[in-house]
Amino acid sequence: MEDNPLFNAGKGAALTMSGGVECDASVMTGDGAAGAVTACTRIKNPIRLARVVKEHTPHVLLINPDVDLATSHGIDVVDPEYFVTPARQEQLRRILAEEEAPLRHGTVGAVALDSHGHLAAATSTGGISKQFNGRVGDSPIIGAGTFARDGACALSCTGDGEAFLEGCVAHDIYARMAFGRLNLAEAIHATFDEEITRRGSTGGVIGIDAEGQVVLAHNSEMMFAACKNGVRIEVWT
Ligand SMILES: NC(=O)C[C@H](N)C(=O)O
Repeated sequence: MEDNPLFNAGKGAALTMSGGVECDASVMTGDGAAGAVTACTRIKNPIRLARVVKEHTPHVLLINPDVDLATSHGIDVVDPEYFVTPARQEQLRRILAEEEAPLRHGTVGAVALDSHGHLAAATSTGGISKQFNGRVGDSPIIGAGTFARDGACALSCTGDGEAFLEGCVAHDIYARMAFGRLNLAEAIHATFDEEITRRGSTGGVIGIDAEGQVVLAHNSEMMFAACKNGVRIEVWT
């Protein structure tokens, strides 16, 4: 998905106010391990580098990581212009001219439960269009845009990153399940009501629980998702 310019992640990601791309990504496995990267300008697939941070460094979050870390793990490095598409440039022009509202959606995320009962979540984004240079949203922040815990749930969020950060949304959903004994759907709806809708913000989340129950929820107009269970694939909007 990071290679497909239709999504707001990797190539074709949302542009900052100065017309560049700064990619963020994070991954967490249900054993509690996590890795994340922010403000990547040359890493072709930021989500792969987030996994490298998780598995091959003593750290969780790297800002604008060295390209050497990527190349030493076989991850492609590209020129910053690789990410910038004419469609996004035209979109930024219209936003700067106040002909349309800034794009705040389009992030990509995935959640999974494997056959051993382990959960995982991953999120990748270019952020929001016309964002300040250096702005970081919820997507690379563990507990805000991404969270996974075996026995409970895995979650990946999209939407107004500031609200997801202030509401610690992914961890709040998990906490309602772990400590409030809500099921995944109840927890997501309670968190969305209190932390997203109440702030006047919009967004969505995909989640899966330890039994493989999948929940897609959003208070934005639309959100696309697909679910694969064995060989069966369902597409939701
Ligand atoms: N498109 C998005 O979902 C934006 C992302 N949540 C951010 O604020 O960076």
